[in-house]
Amino acid sequence: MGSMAAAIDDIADGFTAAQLFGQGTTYTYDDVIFLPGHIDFGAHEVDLSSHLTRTLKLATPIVSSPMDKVTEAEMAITMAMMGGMGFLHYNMTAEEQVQQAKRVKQHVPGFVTRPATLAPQSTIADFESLKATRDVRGVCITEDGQPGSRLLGVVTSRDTDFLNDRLTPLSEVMTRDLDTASESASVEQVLEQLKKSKRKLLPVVSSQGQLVRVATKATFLEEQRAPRRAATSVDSAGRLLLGAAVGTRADDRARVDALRAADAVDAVILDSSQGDSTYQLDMLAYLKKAHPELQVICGNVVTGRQARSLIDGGADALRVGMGSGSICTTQEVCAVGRGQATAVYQVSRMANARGVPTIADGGIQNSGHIVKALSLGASTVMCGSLLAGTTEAPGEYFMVDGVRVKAYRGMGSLEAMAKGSEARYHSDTQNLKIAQGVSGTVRDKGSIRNQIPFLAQAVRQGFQDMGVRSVSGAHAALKQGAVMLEARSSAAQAEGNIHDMHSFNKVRW
Ligand SMILES: NC(=O)C1=CN([C@@H]2O[C@H](COP(=O)(O)OP(=O)(O)OC[C@H]3O[C@@H](n4cnc5c(N)ncnc54)[C@H](O)[C@@H]3O)[C@@H](O)[C@H]2O)C=CC1
Ligand SMILES: O=c1[nH]c(=O)c2[nH+]cn([C@@H]3O[C@H](COP(=O)(O)O)[C@@H](O)[C@H]3O)c2[nH]1
Ligand SMILES: [K+]
Repeated sequence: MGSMAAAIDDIADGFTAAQLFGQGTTYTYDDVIFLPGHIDFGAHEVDLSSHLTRTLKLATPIVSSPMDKVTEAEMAITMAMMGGMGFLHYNMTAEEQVQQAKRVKQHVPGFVTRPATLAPQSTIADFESLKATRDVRGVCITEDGQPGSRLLGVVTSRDTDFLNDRLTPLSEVMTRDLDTASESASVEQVLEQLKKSKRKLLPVVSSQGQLVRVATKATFLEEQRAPRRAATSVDSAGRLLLGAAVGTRADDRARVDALRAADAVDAVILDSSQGDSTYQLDMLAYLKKAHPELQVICGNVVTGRQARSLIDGGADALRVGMGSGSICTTQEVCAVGRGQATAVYQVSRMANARGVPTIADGGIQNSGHIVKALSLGASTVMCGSLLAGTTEAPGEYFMVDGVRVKAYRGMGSLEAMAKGSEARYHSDTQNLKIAQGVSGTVRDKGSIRNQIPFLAQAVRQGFQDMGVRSVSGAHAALKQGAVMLEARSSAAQAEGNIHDMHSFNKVRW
């Protein structure tokens, strides 16, 4: 029996990442599966904190993609509140991007970030359509219908429920006798006032009576729902961490200069499908000289060779992925790219050895993909489609075939490029535009305030199954060849999915 046991111990169970990814086949997340390790700790003990760049660290290793249907101020604020971080897209002018960035940096936690406003002459029908497209319960009525102008009243459903004439102006139904808080009051004072007030909503106004922001009971209660929330991502002054994408053209230098002059971003992404270019290296050299404190994320890359070139140039992190995104057609159009699991492993192997973190970008569809990306060497993941269609994503909900959706599109889609060349270059610089992405819709996914904590908990459970206590622990195990995995045949993938059910309801959490 003794020699039999020894023989069984000798059986190699699975492959190391170096073995599996060195075979000539390119793999993505669904192609591979990890073998379980030994559990001697609780899932709640797993530490997901991780480096985004050389100097920036996040409690939740998830960031939102700089895409015009994913990240504007509201997404960036909420991502940072959840321990992650957002990257503003740059399909807008430099002035607009600076304004968005300032909104994030000036955000006061506990308050509604984008208060819904209408004008006094707007109607009950306008209020109804606002409720249908944005999840608002009440609306502030201001002189010109915008935040920042003089506050005149508040309208909630209670004021309109039993009125039949949908064309009644809101000035006739609004509550004019308002409880308001002063702009100079502290967060604690506003909260105290809100608690005492019988109203759900407390507008904060300037000394001239202009609407500055809004406190609601629902927002305060949501934000206090610890322990579901990780530590907020903040800079040294306690403001929310923020990143922004920029390009590699001459104008983009001025764009970064403006963002930094406003002291509004901690990191920039040089946004390109193929980062190993002279354009990117020149931009990197300029930024490292002009803004030495700024963290510069380069990419995208999928090979060790591309990674080395950008690391030699001084990159503070690398964004990994070419053609893996849900809306990407790059591999089909250009025949260039790599399976995302292989790309994450090979780039991270090179980058981590040089102390540079990687961001696994594109193709993240579920919590299992996040576990795989982090275990293959990525320090964080970047999500587009997973975060599109949420309350915090830009744009409004609409109905398609009875399903509530929001628009989502690739930044290389014709629609996004048309918008981008207007805002970025003020003219069309390429006369023949080739789309490398599509434009469409995704389902309403609710708020990321709910989604992110559940994703993080699912990732902790994956790490526990693998016997890994932290992201850095996963990277150490990978380096030692202690992470074992196998490729899944198509039958094994089918087995891993739900099968043989007549019907089922897939509720994720
Ligand atoms: N991750 C991915 O797989 C992909 C992502 N995308 C996204 O689509 C958007 C557009 O991507 P790209 O087309 O790669 O953007 P890009 O701005 O890097 O490239 C657009 C074109 O401009 C050229 N260019 C860049 N800087 C230049 C300079 N200083 N002087 C002259 N020419 C210059 C490039 O060589 C390229 O032909 C980005 O948001 C990107 O993230 C697009 C395709 C694939
Ligand atoms: O080939 C592409 N054409 C595009 O038009 C495009 N737009 C974005 N991206 C990349 O896809 C990532 C988001 O992917 P997911 O939706 O899968 O999270 C993003 O983070 C980008 O890296 C594009 N890739
Ligand atoms: K794709």
